Amino acid sequence: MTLLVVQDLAVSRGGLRTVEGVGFSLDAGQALILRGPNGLGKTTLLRCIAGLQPPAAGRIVIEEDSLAYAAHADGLKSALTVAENMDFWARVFGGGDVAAALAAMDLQALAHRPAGALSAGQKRRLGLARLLVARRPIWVLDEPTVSLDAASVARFAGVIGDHLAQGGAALIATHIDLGLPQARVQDLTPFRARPGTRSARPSGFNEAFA
Ligand SMILES: Nc1ncnc2c1ncn2[C@@H]1O[C@H](COP(=O)(O)OP(=O)(O)OP(=O)(O)O)[C@@H](O)[C@H]1O
Repeated sequence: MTLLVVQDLAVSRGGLRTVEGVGFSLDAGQALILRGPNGLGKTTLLRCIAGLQPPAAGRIVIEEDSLAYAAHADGLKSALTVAENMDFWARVFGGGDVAAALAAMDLQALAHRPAGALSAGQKRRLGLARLLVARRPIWVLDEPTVSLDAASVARFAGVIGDHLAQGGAALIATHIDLGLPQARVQDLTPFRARPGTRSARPSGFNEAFA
């Protein structure tokens, strides 16, 4: 079953096109890793697919409420504990298994610690654990392993593998080798927009959700 189709997509940031002509599809069970140099437009592309900004051109075909987006920022509520953060997200997204998610990301021992008192890697693990309660088939992940140690990277690769095995899909921008042998890799460098191509949209429009 195809979960996501991207056709001839162009995206803009700050009024300038970053990449254009991008196309791919993701079926259940598949992962696609996007690569490319700093500043190419990977984050911008993921934000667009996640619905945070409109495409400059092209089409994204996706079922409503089928995507969970883990951005650069963890977006945690620092005064709430780890468990409270997870309960909150489980309620917002319709109630996945919080205890199982905490165990999957090795967070049980930290369940009662305020999120604001976690280390950078622990915060990242908590941010990623939310994917497991979101019950959304498509995971869109922007540099998900930043701050993670090697053991946590391997653990998270296992979590993604389980998600794929259960019929999910993952679209991941990363500079490192995640250890997901089943993933396809697409280098976005050939899709860099021609220099100076301006967006047809009013200047600043695409920063509404920055
Ligand atoms: N708020 C902004 N206003 C204007 N331009 C921006 C803004 N944010 C990012 N850009 C520019 O948009 C371009 C694409 O940025 P983007 O974050 O999508 O790149 P990236 O491929 O994800 O890079 P990295 O690998 O460094 O994370 C860059 O040239 C960047 O400088």
